[in-house]
Formats: sequence, structure tokens, C-alpha cells
Amino acid sequence: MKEKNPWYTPLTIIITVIGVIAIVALVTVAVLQNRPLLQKYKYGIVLDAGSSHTALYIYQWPAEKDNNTGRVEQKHSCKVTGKGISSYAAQPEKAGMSLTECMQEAEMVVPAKRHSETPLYLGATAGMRLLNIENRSASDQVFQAVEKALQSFPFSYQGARILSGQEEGAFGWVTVNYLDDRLKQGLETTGALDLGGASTQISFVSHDYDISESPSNSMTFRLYGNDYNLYTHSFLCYGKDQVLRMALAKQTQLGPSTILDPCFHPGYTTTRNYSSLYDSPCVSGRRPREAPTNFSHKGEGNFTKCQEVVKSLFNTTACKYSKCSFNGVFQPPLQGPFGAFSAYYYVMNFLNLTDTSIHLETVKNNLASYCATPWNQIKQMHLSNVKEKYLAEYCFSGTYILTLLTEGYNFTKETYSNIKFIKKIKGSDAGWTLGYMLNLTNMIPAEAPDSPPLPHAGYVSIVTVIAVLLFILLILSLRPVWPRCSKQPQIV
Ligand SMILES: Nc1ccn([C@@H]2O[C@H](COP(=O)(O)OP(=O)(O)O)[C@@H](O)[C@H]2O)c(=O)n1
Ligand SMILES: [Ca+2]
Repeated sequence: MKEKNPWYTPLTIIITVIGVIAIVALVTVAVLQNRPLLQKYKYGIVLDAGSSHTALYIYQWPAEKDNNTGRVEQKHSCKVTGKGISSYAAQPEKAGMSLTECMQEAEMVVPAKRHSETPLYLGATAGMRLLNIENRSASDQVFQAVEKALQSFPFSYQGARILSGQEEGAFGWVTVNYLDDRLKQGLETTGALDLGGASTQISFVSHDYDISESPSNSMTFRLYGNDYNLYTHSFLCYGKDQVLRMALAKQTQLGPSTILDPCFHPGYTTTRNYSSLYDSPCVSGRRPREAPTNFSHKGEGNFTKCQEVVKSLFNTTACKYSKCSFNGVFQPPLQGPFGAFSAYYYVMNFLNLTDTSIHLETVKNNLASYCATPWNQIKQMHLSNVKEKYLAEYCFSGTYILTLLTEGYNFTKETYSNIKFIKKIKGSDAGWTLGYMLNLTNMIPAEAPDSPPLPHAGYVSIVTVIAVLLFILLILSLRPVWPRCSKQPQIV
């Protein structure tokens, strides 16, 4: 008689079928549940309300990783037409209205279903700091108008405020080092140099120095499990537009109706208005008595003399600390590489001077010959692509940048090459906005995130193998009779 195969009982067949279905279901759930959500992003919007203009930045990051490992990147930027919000002091509603176009662009860029969860921040810098000093109620009204405008959009509005100089400097440093992947990996950090129109910031980590010498210049962070003692300072009125005012004001004190300015090209001549020159807390103390309404501003094109004028705006004598930059401000010795962005980049890029491996003397000589170039020639070469107002000021701005770096911050001909003039890092603009958003959304954890114990594929494989093993075990334990064998089988 043919022996009946004991495996072919109805019970084992049913169990096998159920088991196979269960395993398939288990693996499918494991795969679906943990599948990386491709192309799903979250968004954040930051408005940088600078002294000269406002810019909107949209950031995005993978939706499932917002808290630790996800990389935040700039998705879009929009430059608001017109001047900075502080210029609307006399008609605040227009400050709000000026933002409309860029905000509408943001509505298009951020997918509609993410609008309501997308945080929206506005941070104002030195232009509003100055307006706040000069006219508190005008600054409040500008913020009210801006707030009203921003709240009319479908995003999650998180407020508009003036950043302190320390915040502006520190968040710029966070941005640069985050984008360079230096924080997560605990690498040596890069210092940040930011030049605006109304203020300028320097921030760097100095290891072997006691930053507590000047507590107002120090910020401590714990990021990804590493501690940082950051030195940071913001010089109000030392952005390039306010420094130009100070330089002009200094020179008008000598002869009130005409200035022969070494920082402008030979042949340059324009009529300027005294009231608008002195319309800033940075210069209001210098207003000459009995000044005429206008003065004539003529260019001389002399780099060396221009440097003397700029140097005279730095007080390098008074210092109550072990070491100072200028104006009695503490600064530890410079350390490590530096990234110089915003107006540092715009100016040096226009002047073709972004290569810092070139000897500092050569850089100065090149700038000197640019400054000495007659204004007509400069206009012929560049007026087609650069606004006249900007074009006229590059000699001054270049001279200011070199003087600030060397006489102000004490970069030498040896350390000058540690500076890199940058605009973007991996597609995102260098500036304080990204660092500000990362901080406010808690996207940089204090401790290093635990890396997942297994990659996704490994997890799915292990679940599958274990399920199959359990299933085999179940079948074996339920087998009716073990054929031609009296001993228990051994499972290997
Ligand atoms: N393409 C550009 C854009 C801005 N800039 C200058 O960069 C500076 C930006 O300063 P900002 O508006 O951020 O002012 P702060 O509030 O940072 O002091 C201004 O002096 C602008 O004139 C430039 O030189 N070229
Ligand atoms: Ca700025």
C-alpha cells in the first residue's frame, strides 16, 4: 500500500496558505510603512528685511526628517522691489504692500496643501535698528503694517521683529557651517563676515581665548553634541551705505560747499543734499552749523587718500580689553577660515577681486588703478548692466572692505587668504536667514541624533527572514507524523 504523504493533510495545507498570506502581508506592511516618502517636503519662509532691500527665502526639507538628519535647502528666493521697509517710515502701509508680489510668488512655490503648516518669519536688521533709535513710533507703525500684510497670506505667520546684532552675526555663522556640513560632523568651523548697508558682523570660534572677557560678544551653543563658544560682534553704522555717509560727513566738515572726494572717480560730479546726508543717527552728531542746502560732490580717484579717510572712521586707540578690533570693541585673535558674504561678495565680485590667493598688495594696486579710472570710462564700460548709483560707489566700497578687514579686524597679508568671498553654498544663499529658521524651528538638535540601527532594506530583510523562520517552525511543530523516522527532527 502506498504510504500517504503526511504533509498533505487539509490542516497543513490551510496553515501553509494562511502562513504564506500572512508573510506576504507582513512584508508588504513593513515595506509600505517605512518606505522613504519620496518628493515630500516641508517648507519654511523667512523675509530678510535689510536696510537697503527686503528678500524672501523659501526653504524646504524632506517631510519625514524635519527634526534631525534632514538637510534644509533653499528652494526659492525673491527680491522685493523698492527699498528696505525702514524707508517707508513716512508711509507705513506701503511697507506692507511692498511685500505682496514676493508673497504671491511664495503662494505659488509652496504647494497649496502645505500652506497652513508653513512657518513664515520676518526679521529686520540694521535699517530698522536705526529707525527704532531715531523714531520709535514710526518703527512700530512699519511693523504693524508689515504684520497686517503678512497675516493676510495663508501661511503660519510667526511674527516680525528686529534681530539683535548678536543674533544677526550668530545666525549667519550657523548658516555657513550648517550648509558646509561642519556642525553635524563636528569639524573645525568657518568664521562669518557679513557686510550690509547699515551694519556689519564678524563671528568666529576662537579656541584658546577666554570669550568671557566680553560676555556681550559671546554666544554659546550646543549643536549635534558639540559645544561652541562663538565670538560675534555687529558694528552698527559700519554697513557700507552708512559708512559712506560718515565718510562724506567727515569731509563736509572741512569745506561745506564742495567736497573733492578721493573715494570717487576723477570726473565724477553730483549735487547732494545736506538734509538727506544727515538723515541718519550714524551721522546726525556731525552736522555742520549753518550748512547750505546742497553741496557739490566731486571725485578725485585716489585710493591711498581714500584709505586715509576710511581709516579715520575707525578708532583704534581706545581698548580696555586684552585686544580690540576698533572703537574699543573686544576681539580675540582671528582663527581659521572665513566666509565673507552679502555686500562683501557683491563688491569684490564686481571688482574682480574675489581671488584671495592674490597678494594683498596686488589687490590694493588693482583697486587703486580702478579708483583712478575716469568716471566717463567707467560708465562706458559698465553702465549698460549696473545702476549708476551702485557703479559710482564701488571704489569707495572696495576701499572700505579692504580697510575694514585689515585695519578694523586685523587680517594681515598672511591671513587675508583665509577669507573666501562667497554668495552661495550648495545652492543656498549665505546670510542669517537660514540659521534663524533652523533655530526657531528647533531643527538643529543639541545632541547628535541617533542614527537608525538598520537601514530600511536591512530592516525589511530581517522581518522577512524572521517571518519565514517562524512559519517553518510552526509547520514543523504541527506536522502529523514524521515519516520513517522515530527521532525528532533537528532544526538547524
Ligand atoms: N546686488 C547687490 C545687492 C545688494 N548690495 C548691497 O548689499 C548691502 C545689503 O545690505 P542690507 O540691505 O542687507 O542691509 P543690513 O540691514 O544688513 O545692514 C547694501 O549695501 C546693498 O547696497 C549690493 O551691493 N549689490
Ligand atoms: Ca543684511
